[in-house]
Amino acid sequence: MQFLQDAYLKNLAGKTLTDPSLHMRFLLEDKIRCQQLFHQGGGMFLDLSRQHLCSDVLNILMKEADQAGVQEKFAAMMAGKKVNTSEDRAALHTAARNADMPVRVDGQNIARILGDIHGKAFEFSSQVHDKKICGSKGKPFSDVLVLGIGGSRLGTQAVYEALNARHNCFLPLHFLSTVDPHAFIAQTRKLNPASTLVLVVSKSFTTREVVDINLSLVRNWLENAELRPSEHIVHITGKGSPGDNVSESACLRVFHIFDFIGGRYSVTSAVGSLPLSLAFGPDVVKGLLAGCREMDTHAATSPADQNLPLLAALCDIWNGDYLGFPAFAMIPYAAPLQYFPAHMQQLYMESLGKGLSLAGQAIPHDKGAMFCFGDTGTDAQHSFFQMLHQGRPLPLDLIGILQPPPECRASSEGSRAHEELWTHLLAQADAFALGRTGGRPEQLCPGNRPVSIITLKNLMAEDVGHLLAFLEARTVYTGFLKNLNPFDQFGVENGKIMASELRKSLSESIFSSSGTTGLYLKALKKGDLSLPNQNGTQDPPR
Ligand SMILES: O=P(O)(O)OC[C@H]1O[C@H](O)[C@H](O)[C@@H](O)[C@@H]1O
Repeated sequence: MQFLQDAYLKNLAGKTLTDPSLHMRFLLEDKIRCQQLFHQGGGMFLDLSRQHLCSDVLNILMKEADQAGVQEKFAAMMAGKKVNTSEDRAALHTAARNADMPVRVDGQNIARILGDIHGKAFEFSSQVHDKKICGSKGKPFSDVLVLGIGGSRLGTQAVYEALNARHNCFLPLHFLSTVDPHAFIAQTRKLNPASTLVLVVSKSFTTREVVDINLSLVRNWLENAELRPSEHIVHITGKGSPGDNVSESACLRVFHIFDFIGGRYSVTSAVGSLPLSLAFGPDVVKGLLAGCREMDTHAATSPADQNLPLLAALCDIWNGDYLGFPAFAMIPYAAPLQYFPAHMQQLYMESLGKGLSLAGQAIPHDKGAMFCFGDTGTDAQHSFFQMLHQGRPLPLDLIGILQPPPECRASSEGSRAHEELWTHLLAQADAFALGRTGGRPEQLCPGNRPVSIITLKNLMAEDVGHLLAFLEARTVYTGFLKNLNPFDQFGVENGKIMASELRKSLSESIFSSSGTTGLYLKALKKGDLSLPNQNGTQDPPR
């Protein structure tokens, strides 16, 4: 760390990190430094000039990346090497968008198989749009209800909302993930079962919320409307899972996904290509895949000093491991990107939140990956930005879209709204960097807070693909730089094991679970929560 900090200081004339002349206020006056930290590639822009970075530090970080062979690892991942070592699997989300580039795993051309599944998804969607496939009472489908959780929901929802801004939607998607019955009621209340197509998205087809509880609720809902569920339900699931090879009475069609694409990386597999082509048609999905492909190629082939996802990953390592920031926030100044922070949260934290390195060494907490959270701008300005301006500092990613929506261009009011949005983005970037001096003491803002500005040219399918693949590649590169496996998620299993034990206790009315858990289990049976008295027995409910 000292080594890197020294390089930072040397580059900036031997000051200490807290030296006032190292304040972003002065760094931003250095035009050459700003140019060196402004990058374009893979269809988008990355401005790191408001980071505590200089070319010396970047050079050292890039040298580390080179020594760790991260670009070779990235190429090996794309070529089908089993980089997910703990599960002995390849990690081939990139092959899902490049059917023409053969990738062989265990003797099979995976890219072709994935491309063929996209083809089947497109054909199915077209048949639904053409009313050749209808509900069991002959009603054309008007809505799609997507059951899925985690990686089987977040990415698709993020991309769906983003694509909805500029593309015509034929069939709206509605997402049901949590097991909370309120969510089921809220989603189905607005739907007509006779014209609802249900997609059950679960790679394992063992996720209780999805395939046990919510699917049962949905089947009942369809049956109560005197419909045949098998003509309304489609499975998107792992080959060989309990949802595969089911009888005709279970569902209309099965689309396959594979264990070499993890849930959080799966938007461009059938997990996303079927619902998104039902919503927008195959051409829009092809545009999304093309955008991802452009960024994948950029991520795999550009030299480190021009490679946007790698530079972003190095900046994350610098902020988290060296400067000690515990978290970063992602703030899209674009309402259609509202679910991207949640998608990134899973992508980043599930991929990088690990306890052991690939060498089997414990990763100290202060060297673990940063937490990730976020919300859209300008809303975030009116909720948690206060703390970031004057309380604990955190790095931020501000995302902007260069082109306004076409409807805006027709009116001066519309253009004004788009310009106002960008004004806020830039004002915040500068306010975090420059701070505020003068005025009363409580008005002081220290500034010097790191900000990256990520700019997409537009919000067409290709642009959304650029962003999606950029975030994936940034996460993978960070994992490789940290020498951990960004493709497994064994931590999640523990909660599932606990839940199955508690489920058993509940069904057998055994209330002796640890701590206060037994109290809650009993309350669930009785419908009331009574606290234990001093003797350890429970008072009757009042
Ligand atoms: O697709 P499924 O098998 O239903 O899994 C859904 C999700 O649940 C798991 O618990 C994992 O944490 C996620 O990575 C996964 O995407």
